[in-house]
Amino acid sequence: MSVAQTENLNIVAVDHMPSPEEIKARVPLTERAAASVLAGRRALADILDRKDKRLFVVVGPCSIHDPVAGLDYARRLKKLADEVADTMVLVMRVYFEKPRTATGWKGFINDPYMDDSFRIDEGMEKARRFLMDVCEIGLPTATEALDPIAPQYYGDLISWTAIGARTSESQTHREMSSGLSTPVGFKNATDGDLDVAINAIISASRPHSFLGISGKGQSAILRTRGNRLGHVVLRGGGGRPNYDTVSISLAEQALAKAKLPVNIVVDCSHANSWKKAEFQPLVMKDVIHQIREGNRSVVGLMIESFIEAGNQSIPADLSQLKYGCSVTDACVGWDTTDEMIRNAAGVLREALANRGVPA
Ligand SMILES: O=C[C@H](O)[C@H](O)COP(=O)(O)O
Ligand SMILES: C=C(OP(=O)(O)O)C(=O)O
Repeated sequence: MSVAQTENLNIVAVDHMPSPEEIKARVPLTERAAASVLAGRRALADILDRKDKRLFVVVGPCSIHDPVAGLDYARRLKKLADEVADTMVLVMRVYFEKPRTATGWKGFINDPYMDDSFRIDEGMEKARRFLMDVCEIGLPTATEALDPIAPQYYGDLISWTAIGARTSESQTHREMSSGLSTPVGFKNATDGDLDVAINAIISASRPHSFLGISGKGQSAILRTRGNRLGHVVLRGGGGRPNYDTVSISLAEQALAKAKLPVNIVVDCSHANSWKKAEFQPLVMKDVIHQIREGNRSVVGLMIESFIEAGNQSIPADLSQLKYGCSVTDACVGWDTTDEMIRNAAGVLREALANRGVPA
């Protein structure tokens, strides 16, 4: 008598996925790309350790869906990054994994052809190739680590990692962060709660042992050292922004109470701009003004930006896609981005002279 099936009742297929080592062998890390990654990580660590007075700005599309437009953007950003390098370190947002509130396209790795074919195997290789191209241009990259296995495939090409508002409270993401080789920004929760991000920094700073995969793609027990470069990212939430001076003071107090470095990144987008991209310049201007007025806790900013302003839904006929325009959250366009960053650099040139280690 056969035993009734009790597992995999909702699994319809198990398809082959190449191992991290196989994908890396197809797109091997180049010397030039490694140099960009390491230079980016070093600059970010120095900013977080207060050895470098500059600000870092994570700027780029809400999501990458078209590598051609993405690289067009990266080339523009690299030119701007060189021009403002005395005041800011620009890190390109290269987001391949989108955490959805309910449903929607989950990003370039999950569905690279945006046609529900879900070729994760091809998406991963293309994503790695894109990251390599950006690093080869000489830009450091930032991404949101959503799937806990995915960093094994591309982590060598990332300089800054975000843990999103929907996953800062997740033990899995805290464990993963404890082993990442980059500084990690933990977002406050979507309801505005900051404690989850503070607890995440504490948790990720400690060693963990947990289930993961090896480079060969085998189940493995990963044992981590702990990541000392966690920090909070204020993105607003619960129906209100949290980049104002009072919210930032409260965040400073909470970090100090937890005996953590008082390092804050402000996300100009999401609930801080009421999800209206056109408000992002106002948020950035406000925060830069706070720095000019003496703020010492803000070490970084985030901007959702692409070539064209706004966003578009994914059309059934992909030839109708508008070039350089986001298919997820609305972004500021290139001209606005350029203006935002140049204006901020102008103010920071004077303001940074007074910066030091926060009290
Ligand atoms: O930045 C991205 C979005 O805000 C996040 O993925 C949630 O998107 P959704 O609410 O459209 O699903
Ligand atoms: C999903 C994102 O942000 P949050 O986690 O703040 O919603 C994002 O930056 O793409």
